[in-house]
Amino acid sequence: MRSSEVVGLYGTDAPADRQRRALTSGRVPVAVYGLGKMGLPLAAVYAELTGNVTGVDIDEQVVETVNAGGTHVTGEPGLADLVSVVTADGSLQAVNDPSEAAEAARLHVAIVPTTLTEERRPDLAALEAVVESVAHGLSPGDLFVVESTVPPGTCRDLVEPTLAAASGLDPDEFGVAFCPERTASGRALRDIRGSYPKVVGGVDEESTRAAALVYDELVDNEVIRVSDTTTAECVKVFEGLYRDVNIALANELALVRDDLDVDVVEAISVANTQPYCDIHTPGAGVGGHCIPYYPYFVFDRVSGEMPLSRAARDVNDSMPRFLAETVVDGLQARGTAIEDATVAVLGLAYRPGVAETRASPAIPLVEDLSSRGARILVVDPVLDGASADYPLTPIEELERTDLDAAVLVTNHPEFGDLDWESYDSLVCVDGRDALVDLPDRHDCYVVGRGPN
Ligand SMILES: NC(=O)C1=CN([C@@H]2O[C@H](COP(=O)(O)OP(=O)(O)OC[C@H]3O[C@@H](n4cnc5c(N)ncnc54)[C@H](O)[C@@H]3O)[C@@H](O)[C@H]2O)C=CC1
Ligand SMILES: CC(=O)N[C@@H]1[C@@H](OP(=O)(O)OP(=O)(O)OC[C@H]2O[C@@H](n3ccc(=O)[nH]c3=O)[C@H](O)[C@@H]2O)O[C@H](C(=O)O)[C@@H](O)[C@@H]1O
Repeated sequence: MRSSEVVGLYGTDAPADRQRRALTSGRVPVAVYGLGKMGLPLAAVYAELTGNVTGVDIDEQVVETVNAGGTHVTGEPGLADLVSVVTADGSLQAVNDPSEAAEAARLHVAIVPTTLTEERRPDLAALEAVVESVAHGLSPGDLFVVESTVPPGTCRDLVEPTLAAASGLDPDEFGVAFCPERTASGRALRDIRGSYPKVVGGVDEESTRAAALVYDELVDNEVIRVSDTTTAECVKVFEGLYRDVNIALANELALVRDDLDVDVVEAISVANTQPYCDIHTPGAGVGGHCIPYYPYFVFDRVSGEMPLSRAARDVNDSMPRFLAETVVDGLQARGTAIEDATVAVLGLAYRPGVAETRASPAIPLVEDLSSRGARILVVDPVLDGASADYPLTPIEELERTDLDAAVLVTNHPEFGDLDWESYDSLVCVDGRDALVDLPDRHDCYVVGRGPN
């Protein structure tokens, strides 16, 4: 496309309908940085809308797979077909090198990982690398959108100043907006297309306007404009904090289940029958690189202690230890020492069907049981050897193994086919209230429900 036909949205005085037509006819070239669980679906939806998207990923295998019309992201209904269509018709191409894409694009969308360091400080290295690359290709009129979840103040204090300094442009020559990705693995396309209102906040009015125009076209739901990027950043991390604290309340109630001698899960579900109560589900712990990470994005930006949110993190992080202690107690009750036991840990990924192990509660559980001397078999049907933190035992091998105990951490559907009849007598700890119809000879403890 001749560069003269290419337009930027930020600061243009073209009528809004002409801007929309430019976007949907491909005259606002888009670059999406990060083609992972969220980035690839997002790039595909942008490609479907604009016909002119370059996806950038540092992983050569990802780029090769996408350009061959394939997808490395599994468990996403509709994604494989969509990627195949948009790569075949040229709407989406993938590259490793960000510089060319940054030069050509007028709309830059960053959706690279934002994680934590070992010291649980925000790790924005991937985003910083993208900002540096884009800066060298930034043109007046460009719009830089951050979809990665970031600590409040990141767009204002890091993204905009770095873009200005490295590009030599004045901040009022380009736009920066934060438009959080309110999407969950397993329903990414549906969520990206508009399961929920899209939140948009810019570093200035014009950035908010331009970003709102883009997402008005991209999503089938309301676009909510907020005061600025920091407000939009807070919306996203507040959602995560809310979830983490409410899961912690459910877990705290599960931890006192034996004293109360009630089915806590039953009491929670009935308590939730009136609209002012939304206690979440107790479980094996909180994993993924979202919910357990976002509180630290906020802790890092405030001087206050935030005791409630920190305590919630501690409660959720205590669940793997509770599971381990329940296994030890169950084995002890039948005269088996943990150091003589073989224990299967079912589910290493943090969520069913999602090939992601970051912050998975299975990891501290495996470490805890191993430190007590147990022999551990880790079973996870969605992970391959390369993506797992431990050697994996295939499900079919499990039934031929002389097990003493099994702990369900993540309820992959494949575990529904496990033949519990094939084991003599097990200690079972069900971290997801998912194991049903186990033979009575097994001693089963369900988190929140107690022994059955
Ligand atoms: N996974 C989820 O459920 C959700 C994630 N998010 C946010 O989206 C962001 C991305 O998350 P995921 O897609 O799950 O991550 P992911 O780990 O699945 O994928 C990240 C991709 O970015 C690539 N990458 C890393 N550094 C790069 C760089 N400098 N330039 C280009 N590509 C680079 C990686 O190779 C990988 O393919 C994170 O900030 C996360 O907080 C937001 C909502 C939901
Ligand atoms: C409100 C909501 O559903 N947020 C989603 C969430 O996605 P995520 O993949 O992190 O899954 P999740 O359902 O929050 O689960 C996170 C972890 O918490 C555990 N979990 C979840 C809910 C619950 O009641 N109890 C519980 O123990 C899960 O087992 C998992 O280990 O976090 C994403 C994010 O914020 O990045 C967000 O975009 C997604 O929409």
